[in-house]
Amino acid sequence: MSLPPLVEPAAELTVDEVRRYSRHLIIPDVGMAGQKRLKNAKVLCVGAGGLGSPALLYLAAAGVGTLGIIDFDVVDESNLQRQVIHGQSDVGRLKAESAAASVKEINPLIDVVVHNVALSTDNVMEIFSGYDLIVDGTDNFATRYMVNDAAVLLGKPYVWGSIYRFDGQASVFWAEHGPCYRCLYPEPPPPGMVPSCAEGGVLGVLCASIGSIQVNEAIKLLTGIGEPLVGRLMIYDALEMQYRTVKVRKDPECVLCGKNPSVTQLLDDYEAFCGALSEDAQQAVTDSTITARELKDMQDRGDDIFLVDVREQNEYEIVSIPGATLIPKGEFLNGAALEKLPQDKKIVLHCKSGGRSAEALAIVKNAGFSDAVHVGGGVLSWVKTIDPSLPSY
Ligand SMILES: Nc1ncnc2c1ncn2[C@@H]1O[C@H](COP(=O)(O)OP(=O)(O)OP(=O)(O)O)[C@@H](O)[C@H]1O
Ligand SMILES: [Zn+2]
Repeated sequence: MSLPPLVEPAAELTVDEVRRYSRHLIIPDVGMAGQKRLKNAKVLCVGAGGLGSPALLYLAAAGVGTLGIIDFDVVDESNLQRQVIHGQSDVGRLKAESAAASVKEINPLIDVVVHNVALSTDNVMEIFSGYDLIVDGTDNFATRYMVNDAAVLLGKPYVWGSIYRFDGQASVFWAEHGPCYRCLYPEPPPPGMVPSCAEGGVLGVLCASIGSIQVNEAIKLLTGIGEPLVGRLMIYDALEMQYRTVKVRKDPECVLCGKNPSVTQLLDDYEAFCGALSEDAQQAVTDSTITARELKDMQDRGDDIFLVDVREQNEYEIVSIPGATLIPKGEFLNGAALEKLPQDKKIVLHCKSGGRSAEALAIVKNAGFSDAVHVGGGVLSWVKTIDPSLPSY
């Protein structure tokens, strides 16, 4: 199914533009008309991280006339293994600004719009309304459902990608011509069931494989060439080196884009929709959070504690807190961990930075270990405040 071009062509290309884009211009399918459409196009990339890095670099190089970049985060050293739009000297800098600088260096002929904010229900409709197409490079379900809902409500195509370890997926969701993200994934996964790249890792170059597919689809949609990935899910296995696509049908019962939609505006709270802890549960976790210093004091006093590291074996091997027993979070989710916990000791949980241990803590408390606590900031906080000679990751 080919689709008409998403944007009208710009009136003309300048002499500089003709020189710069000549290798596009001589492809018959792109040509002058296609390049003028790219010039007139406004594309927003959500997230300047793993997928956003290659996506932004190639969208800019291709001559997309207005490129929006939205990210609230700052560049961390552990980002540089894959977020190639940022360099060593950008560590600590706002990602959107760092990305904008790289993009302008690659192509000074385009307009770059920097949004140094978190995309939220307060701003998503207004921000999206200024763009023709959304490329999603984010890493969390709450943002994806929000991006999808806003894109459907505004009738804009949503170019989605997802990566984990050696596996990638991509698709184009566009309710007017095919399924939306909710047709494919009607419900978010239970909290904690799908590990993030921060938990499970990701091969850096996988970002380029999937991010460049997203750009490829964006260019096809903007210029109206080829078969867009609408109604198809592309699945990439980097270890087996296999690409395959499977059909995704529009769900007539979809709550958002189906025949009788029940979702007709943005949800109030996408975090809650994706199963973030309720306020009560969050308070319980906050009340049971200790610092790395408090843990060290407990150990020095010889308190009767059982320290559990809920990360994965390979993370444990990178750096660990002395005295910790490894029981990965998955074992808390499936219940196996509970048999390994002593009844007569105070349970202290930790992970990398406090997210996974908070999830495990809720399970442990529910199972009756009412005085269990977890270490806020996890092993990273231990490294920072107790033993800076240890590595961070
Ligand atoms: N709601 C949002 N608004 C703006 N930017 C977002 C939003 N949600 C996620 N992002 C950004 O999307 C990017 C996702 O990239 P990626 O998963 O590679 O990165 P990361 O969060 O830097 O990595 P890690 O979690 O491994 O430390 C991040 O830069 C993140 O700040
Ligand atoms: Zn749908």
